[in-house]
Amino acid sequence: MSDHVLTLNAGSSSVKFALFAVEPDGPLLVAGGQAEGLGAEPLFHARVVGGPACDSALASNDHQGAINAIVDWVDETLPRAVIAAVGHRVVHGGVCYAAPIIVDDAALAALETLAPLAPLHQRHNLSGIRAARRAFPGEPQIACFDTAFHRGHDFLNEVYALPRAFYERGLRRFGFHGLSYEFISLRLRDVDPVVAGGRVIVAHLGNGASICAMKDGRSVASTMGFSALEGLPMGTRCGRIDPGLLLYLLEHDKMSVDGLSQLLYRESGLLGLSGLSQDMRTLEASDSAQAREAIDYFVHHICMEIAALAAVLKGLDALVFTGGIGEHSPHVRAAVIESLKWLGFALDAPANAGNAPLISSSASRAPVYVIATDEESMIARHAIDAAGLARAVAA
Ligand SMILES: Nc1ncnc2c1ncn2[C@@H]1O[C@H](COP(=O)(O)OP(=O)(O)O)[C@@H](O)[C@H]1O
Ligand SMILES: CC(=O)OP(=O)(O)O
Ligand SMILES: [Mg+2]
Repeated sequence: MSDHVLTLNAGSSSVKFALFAVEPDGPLLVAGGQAEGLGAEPLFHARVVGGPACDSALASNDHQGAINAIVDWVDETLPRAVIAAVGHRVVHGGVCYAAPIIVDDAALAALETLAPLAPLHQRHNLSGIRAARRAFPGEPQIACFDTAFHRGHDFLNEVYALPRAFYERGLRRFGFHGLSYEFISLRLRDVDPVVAGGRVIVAHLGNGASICAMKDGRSVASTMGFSALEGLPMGTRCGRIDPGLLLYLLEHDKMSVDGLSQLLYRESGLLGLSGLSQDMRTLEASDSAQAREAIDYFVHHICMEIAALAAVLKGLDALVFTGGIGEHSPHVRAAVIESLKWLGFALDAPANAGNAPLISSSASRAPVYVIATDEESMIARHAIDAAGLARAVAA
């Protein structure tokens, strides 16, 4: 049997995984799933491609337990699959890491120092690496960074207007969701090769949400900055906010730093505004006026940021929606396109209602695409390259 690559995408309450066979023309998905509800009621879902779903409760509630369950399931279900490398999504690579790396102790220690910059993600990503090292002690663990795709930004799109020494210290804009944007950039070459070489705005709208401006397939600017808090409002994160308000909460309300972090990362965004849920499906199904206002605020800021990024690109040749909301919410997409009519966009309503790949009408000045992202396959491609498995399979 050919070599396999396991990919792990450890979030705050879930670990998504996928298993790919290393084939001569790239990774081939064999199985995938996730352990979710960690810390609460943990559940495990997995399936082999083309096979029945396997759903079960998880005995253990933490990330180590989730990874053990994933490894056990792969062992039992696909006993002949040889795991030759494990690829990990690591949200923050800081200034040092602009490409995937094979993780060693020194790199793990360096990545640990970035944990405060991504409190919802980084320490879970790193505990995934530690758990996978224990499960596959001889195999390379490859860290693939969300920040890496954005590391070519020019100074104006990377700097904050603080004294220069802060920039030199690494306190600058990074941008996230880079594995998703990299996948979309490559996919767009097949979908629309002409546009792929132009000025494209990609809206990754999931539980975390950001927008990326691309020129010739490369990231030029992102709505996310130093941390994954900036830019759009998200499931539980506030997005763009006046730093003066934060000073006020610290000074006047005597809020603790932990309390402020909890407020900004976990209690704000769609959840905070609606008072109901962080989940777009729940908000769309609700009759509550606050749920509607939360969706309107989300759409309003998507439109503001798209216009700002169009100014950065000095024009716009295509718009792409991706992420759970971008791929599945006709309501959000229609509201965005309706508000951006002045940019020349026109919607094909039936295509949009059916989540079709092209949702703009022939009257649209530029195409609007819906493209399903696949961070897992991007991680697998990087892991195969970094571990030298492509050469092995070609030999
Ligand atoms: N059919 C749908 N309609 C509207 N929103 C959806 C739909 N399916 C998924 N979503 C939304 O997508 C979001 C999750 O996106 P996803 O990209 O999976 O997030 P993450 O990877 O950050 O956990 C949730 O808000 C969810 O409600
Ligand atoms: C960086 C980030 O926000 O990631 P996610 O969307 O997975 O929360
Ligand atoms: Mg995501």
